[in-house]
Amino acid sequence: MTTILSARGLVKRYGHVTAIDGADFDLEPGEVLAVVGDNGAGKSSMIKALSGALVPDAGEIRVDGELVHFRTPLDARRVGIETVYQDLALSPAQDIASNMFLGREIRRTGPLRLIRKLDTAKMRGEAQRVLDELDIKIKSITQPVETLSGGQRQGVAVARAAAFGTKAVIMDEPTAALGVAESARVLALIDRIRDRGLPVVLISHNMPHVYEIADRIHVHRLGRRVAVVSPKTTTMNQVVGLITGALEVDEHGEVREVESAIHTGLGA
Ligand SMILES: Nc1ncnc2c1ncn2[C@@H]1O[C@H](COP(=O)(O)OP(=O)(O)OP(=O)(O)O)[C@@H](O)[C@H]1O
Repeated sequence: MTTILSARGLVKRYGHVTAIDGADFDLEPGEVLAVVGDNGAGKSSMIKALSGALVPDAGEIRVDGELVHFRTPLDARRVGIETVYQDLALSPAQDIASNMFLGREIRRTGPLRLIRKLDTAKMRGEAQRVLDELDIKIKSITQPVETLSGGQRQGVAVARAAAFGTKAVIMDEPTAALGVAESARVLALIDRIRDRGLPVVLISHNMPHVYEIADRIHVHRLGRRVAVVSPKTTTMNQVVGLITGALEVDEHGEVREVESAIHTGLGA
């Protein structure tokens, strides 16, 4: 099976700060891949490169094995990679259907595209179908987004990504601002997206959430990938050790203490 989305040797510098320092990345078909790492480890920067929101200084990105050069988020969207950012990029005063089709409005058929009217009925029907399919419960598709709860807004943003994503959906901290029940609903939603065959990249600081949902965990540290582990064989404490640098993965794929940490007593 071909890797859906991959990167090799990505680099991005902001003046003296190296946000991405030779990062590799691989998203396999049908998986939920969690990306974890400390604040400032460069997770968001890497995700931005993978979704066209920033252009890396070096390195390569492939979609289905084909080299791509994303200059804008639209380039990534065109090949089926949808990203849900923390700010959700919703338009609060507009209704749910309008938000789901923001920038991709369906117009009625007719000769001159620019003067064709929006096909509101079709967009509402389609939006409702996606919400139903993902089991997102919202009273009315004509509700303005500003009347929704945080979890429901997250649901709309995720549903939009799932509706248009054909290759992958990337989510940056989707549960960060949510309560327990709403987080559980978003995790269930991610599960359903995976069930539909769409792989999901999930940046998260929430280790229990990661362990609940991820098939593999990509650990990011100091601007690059330092390990990819399975939540089935690696404990949460070990992942924390990989994040802080107290632990590393050796050439046999075993998690072990970093030698300098042993010598200095930090690994104890
Ligand atoms: N636009 C920018 N200009 C300057 N420095 C930046 C910019 N974006 C990111 N950085 C720096 O790059 C480094 C990596 O940041 P990034 O946001 O990618 O990390 P992160 O792992 O996503 O962190 P967090 O978990 O806190 O969101 C940080 O030192 C950050 O300050």
